[in-house]
Amino acid sequence: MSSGRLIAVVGPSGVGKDSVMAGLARACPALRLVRRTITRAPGLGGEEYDAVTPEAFDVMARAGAFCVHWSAHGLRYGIPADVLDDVRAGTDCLANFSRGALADAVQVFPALSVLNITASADTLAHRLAGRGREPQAEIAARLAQAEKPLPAGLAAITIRNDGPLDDTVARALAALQPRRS
Ligand SMILES: Nc1ncnc2c1ncn2[C@@H]1O[C@H](COP(=O)(O)OP(=O)(O)OP(=O)(O)O)[C@@H](O)[C@H]1O
Ligand SMILES: O=P(O)(O)OC[C@H]1O[C@H](OP(=O)(O)O)[C@H](O)[C@@H]1O
Repeated sequence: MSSGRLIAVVGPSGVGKDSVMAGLARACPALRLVRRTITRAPGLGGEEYDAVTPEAFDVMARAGAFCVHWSAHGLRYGIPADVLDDVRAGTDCLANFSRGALADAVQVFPALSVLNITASADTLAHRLAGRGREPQAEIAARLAQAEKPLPAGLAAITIRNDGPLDDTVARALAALQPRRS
């Protein structure tokens, strides 16, 4: 059986990564939508995640519970180790990723596709305020990181998400099929 790929969805906070991922997963039920472990309080919405304390995250990381993990926005994020098993077994997996963790991900996942979602600064500010998950000071800190670059030389599919979500999902689907890395 040929292996699957990890599709790492990246882009600035509020650009619509989780929204685009949900649309892709609806269109392709065979895709595994990765549920991350995050040191965030439970139930804040935006995505389904396993909420853990920083202490529990440390224990899990040391025990090998994650195939990739990173820190951002004062939080820690982990991709469950069994995602690597699934990819090796042929399942395509879709994960909300950090631009800062892509260099690590390339080492772990030889078949990595990077889906880079972009939108204007005004759009990001409007969406983060509308979502209301973070207080205003944190929204400002997230907006300040909007231009963080991807690792030099890494191939990525770049899709704008300034317009209707359905259009973005359709363009992302077309770009991801046939398989590209
Ligand atoms: N094309 C779109 N048009 C209108 N609103 C959108 C669109 N895409 C996403 N949104 C809205 O923008 C907000 C942010 O989207 P989402 O949570 O998916 O972003 P994100 O990139 O996953 O953010 P984060 O990295 O902070 O988790 C949400 O309220 C979502 O409903
Ligand atoms: O800025 P970079 O490193 O690309 O992304 C950092 C983190 O920001 C987002 O997290 P959240 O879901 O908004 O908490 C992403 O999912 C990623 O984990």
